[in-house]
Amino acid sequence: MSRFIGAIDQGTTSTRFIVLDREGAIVARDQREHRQIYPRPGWVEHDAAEIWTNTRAVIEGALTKSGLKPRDLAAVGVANQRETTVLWDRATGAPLHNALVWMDTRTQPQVDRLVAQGVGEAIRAKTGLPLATYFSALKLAWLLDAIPDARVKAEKGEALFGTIDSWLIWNLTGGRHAIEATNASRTQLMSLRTLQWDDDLLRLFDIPRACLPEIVSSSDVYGACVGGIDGAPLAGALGDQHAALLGQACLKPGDAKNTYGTGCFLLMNVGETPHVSTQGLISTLAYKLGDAKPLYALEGSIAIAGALVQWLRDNLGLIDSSDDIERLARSVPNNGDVYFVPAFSGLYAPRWRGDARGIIAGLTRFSNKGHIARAALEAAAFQTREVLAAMVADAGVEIAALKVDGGMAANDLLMQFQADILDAPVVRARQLETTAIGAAYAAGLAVGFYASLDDIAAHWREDRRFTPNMEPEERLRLIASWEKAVERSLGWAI
Ligand SMILES: Nc1ncnc2c1ncn2[C@@H]1O[C@H](COP(=O)(O)OP(=O)(O)O)[C@@H](O)[C@H]1O
Ligand SMILES: O=P(O)(O)OC[C@H](O)CO
Repeated sequence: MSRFIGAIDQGTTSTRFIVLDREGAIVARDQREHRQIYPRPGWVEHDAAEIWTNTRAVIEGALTKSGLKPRDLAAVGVANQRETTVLWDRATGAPLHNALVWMDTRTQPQVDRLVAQGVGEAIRAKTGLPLATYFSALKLAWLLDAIPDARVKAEKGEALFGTIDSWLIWNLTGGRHAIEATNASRTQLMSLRTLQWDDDLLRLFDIPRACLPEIVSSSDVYGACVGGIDGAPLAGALGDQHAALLGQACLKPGDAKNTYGTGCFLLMNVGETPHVSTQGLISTLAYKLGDAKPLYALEGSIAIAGALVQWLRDNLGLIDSSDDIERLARSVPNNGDVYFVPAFSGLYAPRWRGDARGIIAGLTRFSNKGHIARAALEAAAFQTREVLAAMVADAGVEIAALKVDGGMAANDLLMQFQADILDAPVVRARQLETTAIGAAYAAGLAVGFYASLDDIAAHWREDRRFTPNMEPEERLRLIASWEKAVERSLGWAI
């Protein structure tokens, strides 16, 4: 058998291709950012064609750099930004509109209408998801209404819906219309228990069944690849946060990880039965490997984490690169009483307040850019604390230590502050690319490259453990001020 596994990690800001060996070590890697398109306040779009072009480019880049050939890959897996909604033409394969990105808030009026109809609880009971702009169903309905003839074409199966995994599976296999189950669980159209499209939900959201893809398992051979890795089996896909759960070897109930990327997503494995949250968390599929029973997870989703660092870089020009934020934040000894609530897309878990908007609170003549940098980093930690507290209350389990990964987890200052504000150890994985690694595991398991979950669990390695070192009074003071700032952010967008 070939000696390597490939994984595409199609994230909110960039696309990567990595190649792993059997021990889980990365032997090749390439990455490209794509355009973030903001047509109006609150709207966020991606060009799906650009994403496919970048996917091919990073595959070629990684193979060229390492001198590997497609035949060296035993299989390829996909991890992807979830909920982002693509509609394309079956005949031409061309997108009919820019993709609506998960953090886009244009469907808030439709959310409000459904909330007023009182259907929120029924939807949550079936899908595990609250009514929010975050999920795909309302984005798809918006596209079907906004694009001329789209609804008619969708009813005839001539316009096809997919999340980014579907879009890549379609292109990589030369035309298979499929969606992987964890991604389908984020559309708000699938029953979490049956893992099938649900007729009541299709009626409620007014979605024609003919445009929907076939739901497939997270680990299975979907087809042979084209697009630069010709012939390699495409054998696994997972929503990126589910992939990170697998990549962090969170395989048993109670195992949890937090991924700090564009947003921040804390997932805990809850075993073979979905856990209905009473604390504002999402009940979601963890993964469905081949014919094995599906496993479920509780999730706390935070929309803006690393995206705030990018915003300081791109919109304010405060830093040149994301890494620079640590140095800027270290230029001051503390936050100087400045708090940044990054409610750019409202607030997600556990508050679900679509009416919140971003604010910086506590500014005085003393405040400087170091304080703002520090407040931006601390925002991810404060939000994580809220989500973790909700998870502990919901599931009734203590999390002894939080496993972390993602681009922002490289930031030592943030990780130490996270441990301090949680009053719990934070354990950084040696490999921060756990998302791509999880996708590689799913694909590798499907083709027998990895023998079992035990085989992959043995690959996990600790990089560094951050131990809490903050006085309780100081922690409580900081949390109280953060909560005051959050109160100020609510009710801004009406
Ligand atoms: N050293 C750092 N400190 C803080 N944030 C960082 C650092 N390095 C990267 N980031 C942030 O992490 C995010 C990239 O992480 P990544 O896991 O690649 O995200 P995604 O998969 O969402 O594209 C970006 O938003 C970037 O601003
Ligand atoms: O692109 P990421 O890694 O921030 O992940 C985005 C999430 O999948 C959105 O639900």
